[in-house]
Order: sequence, then structure tokens, then C-alpha cells
Amino acid sequence: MHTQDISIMINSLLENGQFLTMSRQQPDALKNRVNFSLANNTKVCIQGPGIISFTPQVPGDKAIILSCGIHGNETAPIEICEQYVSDILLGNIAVAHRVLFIFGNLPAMETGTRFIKENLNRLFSGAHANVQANANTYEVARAKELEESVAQFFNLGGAQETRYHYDLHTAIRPSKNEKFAVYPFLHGKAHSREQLSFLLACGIDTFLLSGSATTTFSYFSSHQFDAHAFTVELGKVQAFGQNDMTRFSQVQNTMKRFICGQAIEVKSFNNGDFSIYQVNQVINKSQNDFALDFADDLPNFSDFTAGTLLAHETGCEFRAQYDGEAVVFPNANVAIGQRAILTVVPTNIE
Ligand SMILES: O=C(O)CCC(=O)N[C@@H](CCC(=O)O)C(=O)O
Ligand SMILES: [Zn+2]
Repeated sequence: MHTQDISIMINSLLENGQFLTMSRQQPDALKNRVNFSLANNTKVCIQGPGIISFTPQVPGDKAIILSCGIHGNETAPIEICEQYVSDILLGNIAVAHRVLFIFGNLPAMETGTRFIKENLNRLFSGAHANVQANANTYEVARAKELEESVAQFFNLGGAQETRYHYDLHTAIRPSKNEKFAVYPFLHGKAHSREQLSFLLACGIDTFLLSGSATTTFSYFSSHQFDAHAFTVELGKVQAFGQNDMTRFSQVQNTMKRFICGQAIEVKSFNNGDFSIYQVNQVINKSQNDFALDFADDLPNFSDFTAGTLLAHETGCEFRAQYDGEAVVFPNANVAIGQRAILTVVPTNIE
């Protein structure tokens, strides 16, 4: 892009704050890195379409990533992050720490779909490199690009920085526990009680403790960068403009206070304040005829008695192993080899 076009673009962002609109409408214009400063001396770096970081003049001790739209139809988190970015660009709020915003699957936002060719949230930790050589999809390239952005962002900070990554989603089904988070597998490290208490202050009281490595975005940041990282489910998928934003005010306000370095009222940790589950079974689809044995609108966290048939496919039946075992993210419509159901059982944090 010519220097003159870059200054027009920067001026437009400073006037209207519409980074996401620009990213969706003119992704090519944002292909090359652009740096500029706000009137309050916050440094802005556009790393690519849908990828923007902010560095205050005197950065605090945190490096925070807020990502959204890894699935293009999960609109509430996109609207929340869009508002933060716009408010920062317009000088309505000022970050106190280094903050990176990621709007994940831009083309899938246009089509209002979870993804275009494949599930972006199954392509991290290098899984994009394992996809067949001819799978030259947007998602494969995007997973690589997002990994590089995360690496650059986290590696830029010094040892004094604590790293955080909240990957914001909404779920396909209704849920008995509306807001919940997946805590990626920590390979034996202790779960952070402070983080659970912080997320409780955001209105998230239910956690799934993952028991194995995955190819999700939050696991990537957790495992590769030792970040406090979570996949955060904020409610049910709705089309753009159809979200009841009052249901998100607690998470919106608390996250805003977090990135702006303002005090947050956080209760000390008590298992009784939470519903905590351990993942028991990861049920993958391996045949085309994989089918669920419960209703399509059954809410997440519905539980079963031991022995109940949950799903079947040629040559295999999948049953609950414990009384009270509950299902999360059941979806028969996934690619062969991918996760079709998580089952969870109640647990506590040590
Ligand atoms: O509602 C659903 O079935 C899916 C919602 C969603 O996108 N969830 C994430 C969870 C990722 C994780 O396990 O950390 C996903 O499936 O990618
Ligand atoms: Zn999602």
C-alpha cells in the first residue's frame, strides 16, 4: 500500500474505530504490518486483518489476548471485542497492559457459518501442517498466521509479564450452565484458583478440566506459552445483531476493567461457588453414520445414568460410564476423526 493510502486508513480508524469492518471488507489492505500511535501515546500495531495489538506508554505486568470469531457465527464475543477495539481507537478507554485482539475467521463471519472449509479450532499446535498438502484452505493459512501473531505478541514481553489468553466463543446448543469455560490440559501443573475466581467475577461459574492435549487455540497458548488460557463459552450462538447484550454486561465490564488495569472485586476461591467437571470421555466420530441417541436440542450438561446409550456408529456404541455423566458440545455433524461429544463428571479443584 502507498504511504498516502496508509495514512488515509489510519485516519479513518482514528475517526470511526471500525477495525473489524475494515478487516472484513478490505482484508488485503491490512496484509502488511501498520504501526501508529493514539493521542494518549498508546502504540497500535495492526499485524494483519483482524489482528491488532495495543501497547500503553508504560505497559503493566500483563500480556493479554482476547480472541473471538474463531468460529465465524459466534457473534456475541465478536461484538464485545469489536466494541473494545473501537473504544480504544477512539480514546474512550485506555489499556494499562499490552493487549492483542484477534478476530479469527473473517470469511466465515461473512457467511454466518462456523467455518468455511474446516474447523479453525482444530488446527492449532501445528495441526495445520498435518492437513493434506492439497488442503490449501483459508483456515489452514489462518491457523498458521494466528499462531505466529500469538508467538510474536507473547515473545515481545519480558519475564515480568504474566500471559493470559481468553478465547471467547458461544455454543451451538442451549446449556444448563449458560457460561462456562474449558480449562486446557495442564500436563500436571496446578489449576489457577486466581483465574477461576477472576472468571467467576466475569460471571463464568462452570469449568471443564480437560484431561488431554488438544488442537484448540486456548491449548496452544497454554501449552506453548505457559499462558493462563481458556476457551470461554458465553451463551448460545445468535446471528449478528440478535444478541441480548445485557446477558454479557458482567463479562464485558470485568474484562474491560482487567485490560484497563482497574480494580476488580474478586472473591477468594471456594469450590462451592463453582460447578467444576473433569472430562471423562472424548468421543470422536469415526464413521459417516455416527448418530446421537438423544434429542438435537438437548442442552449441554444434561446428565445420564451409567450405561445409557449416548451415540452410535457402525461397529460401536458409546455409553455413559457413570451416573451423573453429562454431555457437552454433542455434534454429529463434525468431520470424520473429530470430537463429536465430550462427557464430563463432577469434580473439585484440589
Ligand atoms: O457448541 C458447540 O458444539 C461448540 C462450541 C465451541 O466452539 N466450542 C469449542 C471448545 C474448544 C475447547 O474444547 O477448548 C470448540 O468446539 O472448538
Ligand atoms: Zn466456538
